[in-house]
Amino acid sequence: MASSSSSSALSRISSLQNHLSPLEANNKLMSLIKISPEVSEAISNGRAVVALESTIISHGMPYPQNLQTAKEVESIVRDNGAIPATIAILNGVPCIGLNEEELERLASLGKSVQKTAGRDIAHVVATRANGATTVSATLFFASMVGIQVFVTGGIGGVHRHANHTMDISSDLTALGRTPIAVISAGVKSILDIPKTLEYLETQEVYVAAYKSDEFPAFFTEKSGCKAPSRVNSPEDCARVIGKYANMKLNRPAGILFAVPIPKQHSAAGNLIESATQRALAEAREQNVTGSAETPFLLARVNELTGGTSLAASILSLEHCLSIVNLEFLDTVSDIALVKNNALIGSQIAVALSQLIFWKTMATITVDFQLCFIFILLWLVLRFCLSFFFKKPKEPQLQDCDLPPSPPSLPVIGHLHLLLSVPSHKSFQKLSSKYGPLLHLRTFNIPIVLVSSGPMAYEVLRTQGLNFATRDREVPIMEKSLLFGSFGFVSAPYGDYWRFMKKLLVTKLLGSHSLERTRLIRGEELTTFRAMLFDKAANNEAVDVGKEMMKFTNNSICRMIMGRKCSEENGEAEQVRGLVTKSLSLVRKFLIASTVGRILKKVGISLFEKEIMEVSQRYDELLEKIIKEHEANPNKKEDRDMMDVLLEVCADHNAEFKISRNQIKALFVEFFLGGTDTSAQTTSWVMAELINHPEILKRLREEIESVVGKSRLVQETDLSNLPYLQAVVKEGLRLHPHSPILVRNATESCKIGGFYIQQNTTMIINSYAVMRDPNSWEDPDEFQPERFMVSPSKGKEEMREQLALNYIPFGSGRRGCPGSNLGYIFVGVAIGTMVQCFDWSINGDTVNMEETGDMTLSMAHPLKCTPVARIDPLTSFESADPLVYG
Ligand code: HEM
Repeated sequence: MASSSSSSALSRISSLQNHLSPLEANNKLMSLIKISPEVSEAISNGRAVVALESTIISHGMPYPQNLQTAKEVESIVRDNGAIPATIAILNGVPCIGLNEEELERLASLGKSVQKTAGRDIAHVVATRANGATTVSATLFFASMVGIQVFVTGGIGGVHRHANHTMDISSDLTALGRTPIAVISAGVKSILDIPKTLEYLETQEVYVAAYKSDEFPAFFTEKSGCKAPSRVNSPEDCARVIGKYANMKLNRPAGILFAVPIPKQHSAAGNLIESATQRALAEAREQNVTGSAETPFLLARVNELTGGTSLAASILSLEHCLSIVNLEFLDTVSDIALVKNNALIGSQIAVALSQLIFWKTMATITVDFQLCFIFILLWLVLRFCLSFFFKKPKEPQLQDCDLPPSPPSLPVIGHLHLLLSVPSHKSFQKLSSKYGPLLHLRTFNIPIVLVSSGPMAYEVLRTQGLNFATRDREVPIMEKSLLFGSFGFVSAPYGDYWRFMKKLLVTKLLGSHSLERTRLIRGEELTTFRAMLFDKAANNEAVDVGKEMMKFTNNSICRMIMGRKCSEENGEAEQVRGLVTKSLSLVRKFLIASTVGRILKKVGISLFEKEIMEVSQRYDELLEKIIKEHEANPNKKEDRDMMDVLLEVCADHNAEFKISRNQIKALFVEFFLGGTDTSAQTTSWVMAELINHPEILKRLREEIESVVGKSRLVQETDLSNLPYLQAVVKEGLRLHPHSPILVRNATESCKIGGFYIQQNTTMIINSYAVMRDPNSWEDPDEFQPERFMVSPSKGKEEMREQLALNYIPFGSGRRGCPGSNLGYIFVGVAIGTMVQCFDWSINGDTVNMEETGDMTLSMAHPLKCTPVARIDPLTSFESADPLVYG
């Protein structure tokens, strides 16, 4: 055991050491790093991100003041339009962006967390310790993930007497080799400021004072040293950063923007400065030099200034009065300045992201012009070829038989309509103006937009076999686990798809398999419920989507591979982050699969790099899980889906040969298809219930009359709770997770009397179908009663209405095979939340604004606070997990 852990520690060290220099090793290190979903999304979408160090949290002051201050700094960054990325190492995993729990953990561990400079990173990671990053380590990680702005209080410098002691802060050398802009309040005057500036020059660091000609000395606006340059606004700073990044001078040096102390603090700052000068004079008189000098100066300054009370006056924070330890003075003062720097740093980051946005737009325009010329040439060539080698026209193709078409633009056709966001809404507008079946085209690729229930039924069901393939192969995605040719979701209708579908139904999603795995979901539901009770006891708000993701992800992982992804080593967070990132790529994938086909022919690949990067990260994670599974296969009677798939993969005589990549792609699809879908749906349904208290009340009454008050809702109750089912159905009708379904016409055919060419991409707008006023009364209202069988509306009528107009899970051969599981997840979660808790929110109603394109989620994720209605310890008869879940 010891040897295996030390060898793994060694391999982690060696892989880290690789990263510290050569560039190709960067990818390996990236796989060790955990980037929070929020930061990852912000970086990939070019939003403003500000890196923050963590030593100030762990070593700055005691808990809980440190937590409060860290949160305040983060909210300053947020309030100014940027995303904060606090950096730390937790259990050996470098984390970029901490969530609330991680921030709390770091703050409560305090000084037991190791202060980590650049040189300590390998050791902290290898020993799986917790590390609070100083300036040099934060610079390293921030620049590695592409963050360009880092805010701190003050940086280190050249110590007085450095000519004897060689005491020069590693912050300066780190700045010299890291291409990042550091916003600091300058350098403290206990250090040798002229030598520090000299050393920064040697390191080729660009130094500028913010709105000042003089370099600031942390506590004072002036240091007596002229600043090498001056910048006057966040936009000025952004331009300097942009130029540095653009020129890629092969000298990866950093930038230092020194921000003078704000005017309101300068009086107190001057007092500290004069105490510093006096302490320096005393040190000279008493001949205190070398390593004894800094502690002497700090202690003397503290004595002379009345210590913490002065610091508190700078901070104007009551909580600082409780700090009595001498060494806190230094960092406490840092906090006032870090807050000011956070304000200016965020403004710089926002200005930079805007600058980059406009530059990218300009490049895209140039690229687009180039593409346009290519495409035009290509079209001319095709036209000439087809003119000289004309094929006879298919006899049945009559242009007048095509579905109606809205006005189009020359060459690109309706591309501009397809690119408008969010697609389901703009398509809905289009269909309400021009009709439920529309012929569109991008360049020469035919697309048909379907927006009514009966037309969708014809495509998905009546002629389902002809439309059983989702889309034609997209050449650039071949090797990707995400949307690639290994996938089940993107597989054409054929032998592979049929083989996998059978396996899915028999081993995972069919009613027998679901019964076999009920206990797993019961246990996960118990964890979910316990978390809600915990939040209720602490009066904390629940991020419903986030917690549901944990519930669904853990359940599905245990159902398919016998174990969940670990929260401790960041695996679970990594999967959740990858799911969010993958969903944000769906639209790009669709563009690539239409326009991309044309561009590929002229040698241009769209979004390939982005999609392949995500695929690579899934690949690494799944390879690790598969290897573990291979090393410990389950006994025959306990085999899970992963065991079965691995067995088929190794069996040369299997009915169908599947590859390792196909297994990985299937698991990626489970993560995507099974987790976020149910999580988002639960958020929408719960939001509707909070906005409709009378419906919530009726639902609670149903639960109490069917389940009673002495037992908790469980999965087996769902079939006896018709109103709960109706509530979930109505939520899915109004807020389908995937509002756009895609199919391809394998053969030419007729739909609604109109001619559909072979290979036409069919876009079925399920959002429009389920809000079509011709099929639904008050289509935009949340009315679960419409799904209740009543004397006026019999079972048969209801069945017909659902078959034609209700398609939140798609329909036909390629309809969702996980719909039963989806109903279970959402049903038990909503049942539990309604049975056990009342819910309060900030404000009167939940904001139901939508976001996302191709997938539909809440623009303002639902956060609501549970108030327990029952005592979980005394209200129930039995602690049997079956009863509880
Ligand atoms: C509320 C939850 C869910 C919703 C709203 C949902 C929705 C959908 C939709 C709209 C489709 C496309 C159907 C079509 O093109 O006709 C789909 C396909 C699919 N879903 Fe779900 N889904 C949910 C839960 C699940 C779960 C829990 C799983 C499995 C663990 C799953 C696995 C799949 C798979 C594998 C496909 C592709 C089927 C194929 O290509 O043949 N889904 N889902």
